[in-house]
Amino acid sequence: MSATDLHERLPIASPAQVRRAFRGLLAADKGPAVQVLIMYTLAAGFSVAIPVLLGRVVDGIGAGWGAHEVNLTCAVILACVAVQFVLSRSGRRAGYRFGERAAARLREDVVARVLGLPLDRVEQAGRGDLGTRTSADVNTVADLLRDNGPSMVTSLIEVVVLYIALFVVDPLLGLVSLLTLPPLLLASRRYLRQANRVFTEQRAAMSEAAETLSASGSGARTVAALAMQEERRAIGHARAETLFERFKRLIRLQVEFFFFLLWLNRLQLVLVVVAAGFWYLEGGMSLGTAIAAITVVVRIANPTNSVMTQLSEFQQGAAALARIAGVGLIEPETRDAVPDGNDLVLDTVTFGYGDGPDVLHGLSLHPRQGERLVVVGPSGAGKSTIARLLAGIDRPRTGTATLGGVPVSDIPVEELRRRVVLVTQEHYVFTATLRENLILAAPDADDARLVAALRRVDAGWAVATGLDTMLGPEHRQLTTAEAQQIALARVVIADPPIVILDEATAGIDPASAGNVEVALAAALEGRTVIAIAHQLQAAASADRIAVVEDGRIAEEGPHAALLAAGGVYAGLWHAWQGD
Ligand SMILES: Nc1ncnc2c1ncn2[C@@H]1O[C@H](COP(=O)(O)OP(=O)(O)OP(=O)(O)O)[C@@H](O)[C@H]1O
Repeated sequence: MSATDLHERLPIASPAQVRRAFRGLLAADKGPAVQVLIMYTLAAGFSVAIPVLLGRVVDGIGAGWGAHEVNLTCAVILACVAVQFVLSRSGRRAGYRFGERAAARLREDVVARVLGLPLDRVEQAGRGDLGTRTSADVNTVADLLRDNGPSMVTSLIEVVVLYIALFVVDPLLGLVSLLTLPPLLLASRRYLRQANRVFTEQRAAMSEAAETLSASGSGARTVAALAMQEERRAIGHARAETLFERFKRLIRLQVEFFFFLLWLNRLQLVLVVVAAGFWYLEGGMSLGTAIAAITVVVRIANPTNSVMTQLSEFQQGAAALARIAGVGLIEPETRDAVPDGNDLVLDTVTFGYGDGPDVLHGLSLHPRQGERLVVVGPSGAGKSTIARLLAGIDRPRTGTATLGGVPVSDIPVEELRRRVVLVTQEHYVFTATLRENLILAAPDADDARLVAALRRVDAGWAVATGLDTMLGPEHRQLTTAEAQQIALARVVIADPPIVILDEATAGIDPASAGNVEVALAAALEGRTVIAIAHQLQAAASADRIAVVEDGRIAEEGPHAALLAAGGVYAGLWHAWQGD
């Protein structure tokens, strides 16, 4: 099964929802948007005045204007050029600032939305899809707001003003220029429709390719362990092929359309030149008017092309915005239950992933407060799933998972994390100082507390390197074991009454893992600790052991009692001891 098949795609907003989202982005900064529009319109007006005034100079000279009138009109033309330059520069700058602010709001909004998503939904979505939506898609919309949007508006205003000017200069030539409008509109409609579909498909292909890459990268060890390199390479290759095909389709479509557009521009110019020449020779039009009209038509081609180019960029932006707005379509979780105490109970729960079969079958587990409960069992028995239900990441299909008498997954996440912390093998180190990485767990913790926590998890190296050390890809890179110690130190700092460790020391080499386990056990003394363990050595010292088999609790009790019973646990223990 490919990585993408495992993931449930996030929704994509409908065109109406995209329009609403776009209006929302613009409306938040209405004043500056109107200001930018006014500046662009004025700039276009001054730019159109230039050919009209040139035509007047030509006619004026024919009619016997003196040097003074010619110089004066030329001075006005120069003034128009200067004003147009200043206006379009300020407009562009204001448009850029407007776009940056809107893009920043969009980024914050997306992050807030993603953080508000139900945790299981985020996991199901997969890193590729969410990653593309929160990075590449946001960047595309940001580009649209900052660059393409203002450019398109400028060009559109320019086109409209140029056509108005052409009609003012000579209505008949205006009508002639409109002869190429119907084929232009028809071709544009067809192109935009097809491009919209191709853009959406291309974006989906891009996120699938990203998903495959990120899944193969993050699961590299599993891939290598199962000798799945060839299979993953084949999947990656197929995704890349699809992406390449989509790109080719898009480029073919664009080449065809823009070639047709170029041809239409030339046709429009030829029609106007022929008509203007004919009327001039017939005496129905002055030379100045003909020159002004032709100059205006020559200038129409550029902004028209630009509008069309920007429109396709606009569509890319709309496709990206549809994916971003899609995140907002997922019902946010309403977590408002208030737990009364810290009693954590799984009561006859059944659970399965997605639409898959049950992996837990009517399982009950009640960690007593303050005890160290170790959960063991064969691979795939459901141990990690139990941890996820206890931590409120997933909800049971039937039965209940409660903390302090209320469903764990109904407790607000901040409140829940003050009471229950889950540490898995997946741990994230942020690109920030060691102090910032630790203080996430308790923002008011002082340095002494942070250092004490590091010592507790046997992370002498971290104390030696200092809290100001920058961590992250371009700074101090941590090994898996070191990153895991940071994750464990965060737990010590967060100081929650219940800690769930899902093979939390699995990435640390066995010799050091023992030390870390001992140190951690001491640090977590007095707390309820539910430890999921592959290593049975951790089980021997537990208050109680729960043995999970095929989604059920097969046995429960202290080490000695289970050994004496000679059941599943005794079998696992002897196998592990190598008896
Ligand atoms: N995200 C998931 N989507 C679909 N099925 C899953 C998912 N995670 C786990 N499973 C399935 O649920 C069952 C229980 O898995 P779980 O990870 O809880 O077992 P485990 O006892 O922790 O195994 P291990 O010791 O190998 O980690 C397995 O059959 C597994 O394939």
